[in-house]
Amino acid sequence: MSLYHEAASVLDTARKKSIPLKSIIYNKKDWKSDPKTLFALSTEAAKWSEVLSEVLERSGVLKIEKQLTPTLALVLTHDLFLSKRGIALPATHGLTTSISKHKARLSAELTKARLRRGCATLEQLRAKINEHAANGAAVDGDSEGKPSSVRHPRWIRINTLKTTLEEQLKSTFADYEQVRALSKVISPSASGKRLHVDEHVPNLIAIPASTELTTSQAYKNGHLILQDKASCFPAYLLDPKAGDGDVIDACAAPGNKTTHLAAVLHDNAASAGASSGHGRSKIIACEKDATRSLTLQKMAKLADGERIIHIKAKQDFMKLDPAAKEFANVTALLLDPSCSGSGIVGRDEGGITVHLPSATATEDAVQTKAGKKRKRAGSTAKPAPAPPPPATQETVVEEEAPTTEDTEAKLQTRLANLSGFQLRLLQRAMAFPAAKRITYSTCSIHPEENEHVVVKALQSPIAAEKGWRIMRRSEQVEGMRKWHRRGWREAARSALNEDGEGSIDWNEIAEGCIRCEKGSEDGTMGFFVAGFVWDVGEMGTNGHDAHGTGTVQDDTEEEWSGFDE
Ligand SMILES: C[S@@+](CC[C@H](N)C(=O)[O-])C[C@H]1O[C@@H](n2cnc3c(N)ncnc32)[C@H](O)[C@@H]1O
Repeated sequence: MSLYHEAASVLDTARKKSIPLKSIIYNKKDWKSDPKTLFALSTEAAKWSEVLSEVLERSGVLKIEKQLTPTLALVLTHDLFLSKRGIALPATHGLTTSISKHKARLSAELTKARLRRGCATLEQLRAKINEHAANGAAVDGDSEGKPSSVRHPRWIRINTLKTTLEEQLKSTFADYEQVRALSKVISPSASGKRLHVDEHVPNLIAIPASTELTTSQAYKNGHLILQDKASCFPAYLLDPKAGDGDVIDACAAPGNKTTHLAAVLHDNAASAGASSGHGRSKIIACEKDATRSLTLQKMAKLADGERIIHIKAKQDFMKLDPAAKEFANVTALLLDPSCSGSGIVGRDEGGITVHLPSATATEDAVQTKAGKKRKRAGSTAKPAPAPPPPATQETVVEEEAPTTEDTEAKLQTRLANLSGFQLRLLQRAMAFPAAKRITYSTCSIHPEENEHVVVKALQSPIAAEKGWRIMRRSEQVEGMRKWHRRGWREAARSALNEDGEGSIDWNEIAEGCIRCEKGSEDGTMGFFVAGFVWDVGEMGTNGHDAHGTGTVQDDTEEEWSGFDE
């Protein structure tokens, strides 16, 4: 099998599974090609895929060369024009001829694509593509209207334990231009001193990623906390109120959500007129890892959260006894456990997204009314789309491709380990006798760690005994109610066991779940969060008794710790 078939297979797997190219290549031992060469070709072809898809579509080559898959055509076209050696196969090889006989037509389209991007030479285009790949953005020809390529902004949470949004707008950001549309800070051309105040999460702003902030005094003294918008959802959704009781942050380090929880508690108390600023409620922050516990301590101190946050360093949450007296007043829990980290920006080789040409599109077909936006199979107008739920996922797998079963099997094992741990953690949280609200979150895009865990937790005996249900969308804080990306319905439905059919409303569960899509125009990382509420009306006979610990297993085995924020 040739280098090109193998590279095409790697790119197909990366698209389908959101697995980094490096893991796909280096986790498999029996490649015929040199892994380094394979990695270089796959990475470069992915970087150029936006431009080369356009070139292939407009040339109509895929309509003529029916034996070429879009991915195979992509890697061959890459080497034809962009590799110093050209295509690394004999000139008479079938794959070489299938693409090189269209060289003139493809070359003309490449020139047009380059000019559309304002580049006088191929080297200029190369530099632009490299720069955009480093920033995790697509290189799109469009320059007007809604950006069809986006850069991840720098999200900044104003730490209300120390300052206010108004104070910061007047001081640190006094010379920034305030813009209403987020697109003005996330378009690739956005730079300099622009600021967008978020419409969903209070006290959150976005500035262009290129704007340096870490040297500012406000950042150094803990007035500003760099925290992705999505990562602010759990504490905001949990919405602890002063005097309601204590809150546990089960997996706390490095402490972004812990200090956010403290700030929400403080703000809620202030608006309720409590004199101490947080009522008498405290946040109990557990962190299992010793080194990360130290970071958590530093973060809490810098953010001025020490009065509210009580740190349990080197503490395994699974080893806490829910029935212990010290937790009798715990009414809310925030769970943000270790996960696969597949939603983290840059986790896929610097934000690389593989765009593919449509096999049927031609220049006529790809023109929109304005003559600008393009359509592609497997690549929508939005850049860097996170993969849709498995049921609707497009798969382009060529017959001769090497098997990717190894990589997929490893991913499935990893997800099974993680989701088992995540479920046990959630079930343990449900056992706290006075608990009334829980949030569960991951920075993963995989339904196995998200909707599946939620549905399985709701179907478990502890949820039925204690009367836990999903926090419905209509019950959520305003910003979360307004948020448009919800859980995947099909993923929620498919996780139901036989008993769940009919008794659990998976539509309601999916609607209650919240998702964020990496690389979208929302400017967030990939993220998932769901809220649970204790519903006295649905409480079983064992009830939410003050000392009951339900039927959750005392399962303290070591789990794979996955990736952290
Ligand atoms: C995703 S990170 C949490 C990020 C944190 N919530 C934030 O926003 O900054 C998960 C953390 O949970 C810790 N952890 C994993 N298993 C744990 C357990 N059983 N008990 C307590 N902490 C745990 C990990 O060491 C890691 O620091």
